Amino acid sequence: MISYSCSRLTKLPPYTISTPKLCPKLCPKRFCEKPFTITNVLKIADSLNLSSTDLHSLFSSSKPTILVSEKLGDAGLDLLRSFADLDCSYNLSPDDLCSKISSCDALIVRSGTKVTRQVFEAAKGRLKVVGRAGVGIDNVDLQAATEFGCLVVNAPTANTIAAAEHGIALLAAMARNISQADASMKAGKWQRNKYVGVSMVGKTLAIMGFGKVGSEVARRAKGLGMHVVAHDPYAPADRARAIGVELLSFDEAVSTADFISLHMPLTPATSKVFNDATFAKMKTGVRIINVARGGVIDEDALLRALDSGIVAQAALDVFSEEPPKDSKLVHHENVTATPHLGASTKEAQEGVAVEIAEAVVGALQGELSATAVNAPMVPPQVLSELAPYVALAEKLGRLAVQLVSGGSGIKSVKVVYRSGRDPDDLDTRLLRAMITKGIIEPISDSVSINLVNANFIAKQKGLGISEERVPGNSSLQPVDSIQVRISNVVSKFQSALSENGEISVEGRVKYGKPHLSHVGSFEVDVSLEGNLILCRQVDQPGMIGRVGGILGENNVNVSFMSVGRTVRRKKAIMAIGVDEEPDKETLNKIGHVPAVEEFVFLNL
Ligand SMILES: NC(=O)c1ccc[n+]([C@@H]2O[C@H](COP(=O)([O-])OP(=O)(O)OC[C@H]3O[C@@H](n4cnc5c(N)ncnc54)[C@H](O)[C@@H]3O)[C@@H](O)[C@H]2O)c1
Ligand SMILES: O=C(O)[C@H](O)COP(=O)(O)O
Repeated sequence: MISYSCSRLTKLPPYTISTPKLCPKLCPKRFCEKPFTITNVLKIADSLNLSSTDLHSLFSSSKPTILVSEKLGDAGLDLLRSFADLDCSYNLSPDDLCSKISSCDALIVRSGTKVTRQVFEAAKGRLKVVGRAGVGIDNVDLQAATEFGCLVVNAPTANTIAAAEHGIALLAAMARNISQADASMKAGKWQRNKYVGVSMVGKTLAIMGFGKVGSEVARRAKGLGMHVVAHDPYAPADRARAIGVELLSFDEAVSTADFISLHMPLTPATSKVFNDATFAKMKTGVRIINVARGGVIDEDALLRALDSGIVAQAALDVFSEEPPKDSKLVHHENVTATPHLGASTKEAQEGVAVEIAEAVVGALQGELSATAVNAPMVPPQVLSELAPYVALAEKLGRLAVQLVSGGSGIKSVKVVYRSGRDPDDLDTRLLRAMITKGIIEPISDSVSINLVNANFIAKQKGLGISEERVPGNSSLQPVDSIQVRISNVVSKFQSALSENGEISVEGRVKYGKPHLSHVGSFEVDVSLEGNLILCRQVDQPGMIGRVGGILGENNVNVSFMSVGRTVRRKKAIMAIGVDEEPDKETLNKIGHVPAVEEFVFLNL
């Protein structure tokens, strides 16, 4: 089985072809004599302008494989099935998951599957996307995903209301002892005095984590007549004000509340943030609701606080270990417990399934995701405008690195964007990632580099990339030009060095295509397609003809040619775009033309 990917057809799903099929559309005369290989299928597809859909239908037996490891709504499964081979295997052991994963392009999980580093290692580079059908991504090792270049996407909106409603349901059930009273009646008892509750109206509710769910709980609690305060270091004050919620410090919030509802994510900073010290700050008789993550509470400390009466009651949907084993908390008479049901409504599960299916399919088709957790999120309209600049960025990186003489080691790269746009209107993360990809890929044998892992791999390789913006002329296009400079290296093509000794290449987008505009201090104008020969010579008549002639005699088709010079009749640079890679002998012949001082062949 051979996996292939294609940089130009970015929408190409990661097919795996066992036997390449021959197709009349893919067999024009000039390729007939060549064996039909994985490499030339892409060249042929490119040259025939075949779309990813054409290729998809040619290799339709090689659909991507998506493993769904937990129950997902039918609408989402149907959507996935129309695009991929689906493997719905629930309740896999960690070992089973690891042994299946190397034949999967995507994995979709809920909160019950631990996607550990071992899973990414076992995937052997095939796993492209992990989709979390829900919000919390604390069960996915994001660092490992990023290192392995695997995109993680989630479905952050479809279960918000369900979780908020569950929080309110627990709050009310706890305040009125609903589950205890129900159990007592089912045991044949009638205990009216035992289950006297507390009222909610007029009580202070502290929302800890004022995000999507927290805000919706706040709205509903206000409807119940509660006084709502919140703590969230990152929440905008105007959103809180609009709902009539006062933002407080952590200590103020926990010390003034009668009810505390938790809605923050589980992160290293929030792990066990409700501990003995925190409970000691609370009002005696406080009531706690947790629909966020079990790990934000030190569960032993909560048990102590319940036993001592600091905490009168707790309503818990989530636990540090799920399902909890032998939990004293679950059995405590003042605890109302549900088995992680916050997102479990029919409506939410259908919504989440569709949201994650669309995100995963989009990611497998090479689209940038609006719900990416470990990569820049790029809205579609921004992406379509940036597309040619993304291609330019990658080609300039690829070009610059090939000008470095082997062994000199690259430590420092500077990228200069000339742009007439307001700094806030130009997000360069995507361009920077693509330059990084262009620089590292030709010199790296590690995992393929993408938007997810570009920064990580650059850091790992000790490559520092700095960016600078200089004012441009027009705000109509995002970038007038991009310059890539590599310092403290030896170049195999001296003319690529700028006055201060850096390798410097600059390009721009012209007619929607990436073009090279400067090499060192020489101005050129050549489309960045196929391969490139850079040649420095004494500026004199007949050079284009001579070099072009050598290439023609050796059946190398010239696609573009441009000459740039600094001083007339002194030195000039010829940039020659060629469709095919000239053989060694042809290149030697160019080197032996008397006026040619140096030349280099570059693969784009
Ligand atoms: N029980 C369930 O089934 C269920 C369902 C949905 C969501 N959740 C969980 O609820 C939580 C919130 O989900 P959401 O969709 O509202 O996410 P969100 O990202 O919209 O909101 C989280 C909020 O927490 C805030 N926050 C981060 N660190 C904080 C800290 N140290 N102190 C206080 N606030 C902090 C963030 O600023 C953000 O506003 C997540 O943990 C999620 O996994 C559980
Ligand atoms: O973070 C979430 O979205 C919720 O905890 C839901 O988790 P679930 O998908 O396992 O129900």
